[in-house]
Amino acid sequence: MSSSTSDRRLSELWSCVTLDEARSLIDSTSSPLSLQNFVGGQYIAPHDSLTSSSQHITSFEPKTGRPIYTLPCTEPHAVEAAIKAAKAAFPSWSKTARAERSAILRKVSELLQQNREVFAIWESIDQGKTLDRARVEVDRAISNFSYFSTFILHEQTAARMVDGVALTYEHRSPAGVFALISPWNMPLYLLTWKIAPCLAFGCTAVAKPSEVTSMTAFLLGDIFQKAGVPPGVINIIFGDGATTGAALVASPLINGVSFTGGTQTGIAIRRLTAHQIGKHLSLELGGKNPTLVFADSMVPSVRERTIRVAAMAAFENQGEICLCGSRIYVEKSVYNDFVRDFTAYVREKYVLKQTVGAVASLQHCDKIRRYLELAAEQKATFHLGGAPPTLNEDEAQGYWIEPTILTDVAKNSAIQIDEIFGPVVTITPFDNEQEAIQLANDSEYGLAAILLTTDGARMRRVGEQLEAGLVWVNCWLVRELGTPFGGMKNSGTGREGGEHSRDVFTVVRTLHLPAY
Ligand SMILES: NC(=O)c1ccc[n+]([C@@H]2O[C@H](COP(=O)([O-])OP(=O)(O)OC[C@H]3O[C@@H](n4cnc5c(N)ncnc54)[C@H](O)[C@@H]3O)[C@@H](O)[C@H]2O)c1
Ligand SMILES: O=C/C=C/C=C(\O)C(=O)O
Repeated sequence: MSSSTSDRRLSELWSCVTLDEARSLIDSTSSPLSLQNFVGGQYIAPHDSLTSSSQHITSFEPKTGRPIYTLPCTEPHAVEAAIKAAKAAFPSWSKTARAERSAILRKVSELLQQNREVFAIWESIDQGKTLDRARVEVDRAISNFSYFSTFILHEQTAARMVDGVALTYEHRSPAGVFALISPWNMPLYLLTWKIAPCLAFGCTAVAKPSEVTSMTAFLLGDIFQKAGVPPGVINIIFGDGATTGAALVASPLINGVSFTGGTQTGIAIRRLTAHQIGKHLSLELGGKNPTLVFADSMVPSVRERTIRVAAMAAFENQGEICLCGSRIYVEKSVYNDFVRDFTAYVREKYVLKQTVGAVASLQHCDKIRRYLELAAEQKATFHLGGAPPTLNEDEAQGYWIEPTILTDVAKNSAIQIDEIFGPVVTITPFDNEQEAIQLANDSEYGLAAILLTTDGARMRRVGEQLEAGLVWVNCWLVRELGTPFGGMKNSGTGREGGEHSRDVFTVVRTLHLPAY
């Protein structure tokens, strides 16, 4: 039953149309906002046995460091109840006509569109990102639903005649109940990248956002209710990884896991599910992506674009995008020019114009600072930023890291090897194309790579040798939702997007009919 408390709280949240209004709401409420699980089509009151959680987690606003809400750390028995709700909804949803599923998901995308600004405001407050960045990500969440709602209408299966002996065809059916788990860097964008295809292909799900950024997932429950998604088709539960996430992925009732997050967590999920061979696993994991800057990309006609793309790939969303290019390699002949122009551009565009938000949590901020301290100890050169970074006087309680540009960092330094996942880049020179490829590939990760060159032959020659699931040439984060998205090496397994998402969320059987 949808409690009146959650109704009242939700209507207050929906009524905020500016950041200031949202902040005033947080300040004005006597009891802190407490998020509630959305199970079986309803928000579950905290005292309900379905979410009887002895533990609660407090979430903080990164820009101010102040608490904003609490969320239940859903315990295994309550996780199981949510999974059972998804399982009960599966037979009917999986048989629902595609046109009907499509119409419901289109309605979800329309409702997101109508509430675009409210989602952007809460995402910005909850995650630390700028409001502009949050708007871009809400737009993508809208596209996730509109894309998959139409994709399923155009699917076709080919039949083949084998030697005149048998007619064969692929028959696909929804794979079952999924665990959908997402990280804190692009909360709504990444959670809906999973929910939209999962529901479109006829599966049901229990989704768990990151405990660091759960707010927009809480609002999403209301959207699903209003769009007429049948109860139990999508359940949203809150909690941490060790208690809630682990119980969710390990449950034998779960037929598949679509996970985005860190590589160590991906390994843990593989271990937890190793004995369940048939469980579908799609793991989108970490990255330490290279940006290769060739001398030809620094000629006057394209220099501005080269600097802009390299900077955007480095500092967009505070560097908290798994696809960010944090290891920049520059051809020696233009190295000094690049460092100078890049630093000037980043100072102007990101520091002075304040287009970088705060990083997501105190814990993450401390992690980044430790890398900056290490850089100072190792005598790296700081072209921008410092160690430890200076705190902005006005926002002394927030989790602020100044965009940081480092050179003279050794190849075997942890700063060049580990995923820092913040606004920190290294710049390193290379001598020739072969060395550039070798440096780019010298990583346990293989998610993305950015290639900056005007030489058409090199685009393919180098691009096709990079060990990365996604290679962007003279651009970055350009996305077409049908293309395969995913990483090589320790950056993950499986691909999502268009028909690749269909492979994640469906099972296939090949039927052989005799050619009488
Ligand atoms: N490849 C991609 O598409 C992609 C996209 C965004 C972020 N990431 C990666 O995510 C990381 C940052 O996000 P994060 O710190 O939230 O990652 P994380 O791995 O700590 O957490 C991600 C999610 O997994 C849950 N979780 C943690 N332990 C779990 C367990 N044992 N079982 C099940 N669930 C568990 C968390 O609660 C959270 O919801 C970075 O490594 C980044 O590169 C990858
Ligand atoms: O931080 C990671 C970004 C992932 C992006 C996507 O999954 C996507 O664009 O579909």
